[in-house]
Amino acid sequence: MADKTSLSRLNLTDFRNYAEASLRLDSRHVVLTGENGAGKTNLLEAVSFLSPGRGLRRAVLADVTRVGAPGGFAIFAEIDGMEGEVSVGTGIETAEGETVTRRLRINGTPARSTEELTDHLSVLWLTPSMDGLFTGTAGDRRRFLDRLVLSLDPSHGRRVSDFERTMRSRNRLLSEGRFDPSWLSAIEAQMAGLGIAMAAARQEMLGLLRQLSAQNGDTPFPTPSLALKGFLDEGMDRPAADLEDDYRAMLEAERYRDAAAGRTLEGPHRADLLVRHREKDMEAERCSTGEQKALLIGLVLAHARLTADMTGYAPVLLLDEIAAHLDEGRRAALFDLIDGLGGQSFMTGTDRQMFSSLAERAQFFTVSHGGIGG
Ligand SMILES: Nc1ncnc2c1ncn2[C@@H]1O[C@H](COP(=O)(O)OP(=O)(O)OP(=O)(O)O)[C@@H](O)[C@H]1O
Repeated sequence: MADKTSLSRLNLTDFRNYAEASLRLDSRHVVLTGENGAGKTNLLEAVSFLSPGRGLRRAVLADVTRVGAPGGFAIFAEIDGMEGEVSVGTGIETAEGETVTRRLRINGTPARSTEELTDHLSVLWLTPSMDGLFTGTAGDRRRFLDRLVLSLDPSHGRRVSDFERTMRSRNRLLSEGRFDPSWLSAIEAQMAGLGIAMAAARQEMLGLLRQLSAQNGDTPFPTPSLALKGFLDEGMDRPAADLEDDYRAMLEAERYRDAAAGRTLEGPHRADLLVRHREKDMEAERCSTGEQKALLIGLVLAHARLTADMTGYAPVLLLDEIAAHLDEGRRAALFDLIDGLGGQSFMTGTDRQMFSSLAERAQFFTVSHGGIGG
């Protein structure tokens, strides 16, 4: 079984509805219960800031600071991580409304990039806002997939943002009618390198998930079949250099069409993640609400297992209201599955009773309006 990473302390200052809060933890699962609006999801969001990016709400950082607080917000955590015990401090220092970047200190030393967090901890989440993933936009599904890739390949985030920045400069040149061939060629070559690397990393992740689900034993959740569509659908198994040549030629050939459209019409930014319910042989978007939720849980847990297998460390899982619509038997099976992953999971709900089958495997806290009790 994979080793465990866990949080032993979480302190919040001016974070969402918490002025000051402190949580001391052992390495078991953490169950947070309380009424609607108490601050349960906010606590999960705080933990999600122990990974690169903008957290599980993809928040504008200034909005995270408690309304009425004089400065920014701060999160401090003590972690038993992949490289042993480590303390992490992160937050912003400026007041609401200003352009801010997230500060990060690891063991008191400023970190160069939030990517350094992935040396210590992997944090994955599933929240109710992801429930519409299969019926929502291709952009949401791409971001979901990119997040899966990122947890095993921290450079993927940089790759995606560099591609998007380069594409924007091509779009600008084309929309201004500046068809300077050497300038455009240089930009398109860069886009081709980054774009093919992005597509390959996504394909690799899907390949790994497919392999894992082929060996999947007994699980109460349906198996998702996964495929990418919308960019170089054929022949992704060819050498990267050939694919880059193809994409570069495609961009060059489509300059006038893209100029007229005002955007780049071909690329990894147009790909979509297609998910099917394998047992029913049905597209995920045509499955029932409950089936879609079960598919999503199955997918996120499969990814958690993959992360544990590949890194040797079980990720920290943030599962917001995951048990809400499950009957007692399915809930108990889900908790066994989560526990079997070997990591520390944070789970929320309105009713402590829902989590009773976790018993001694979890520590329980009650959250109420910016306060946390035992
Ligand atoms: N920047 C902020 N400053 C102060 N309060 C905030 C801020 N951002 C969000 N809140 C408040 O935090 C409260 C708690 O939100 P949270 O989403 O954590 O609740 P919850 O316990 O998960 O509730 P539910 O069970 O309804 O999902 C909300 O009332 C929200 O208005």
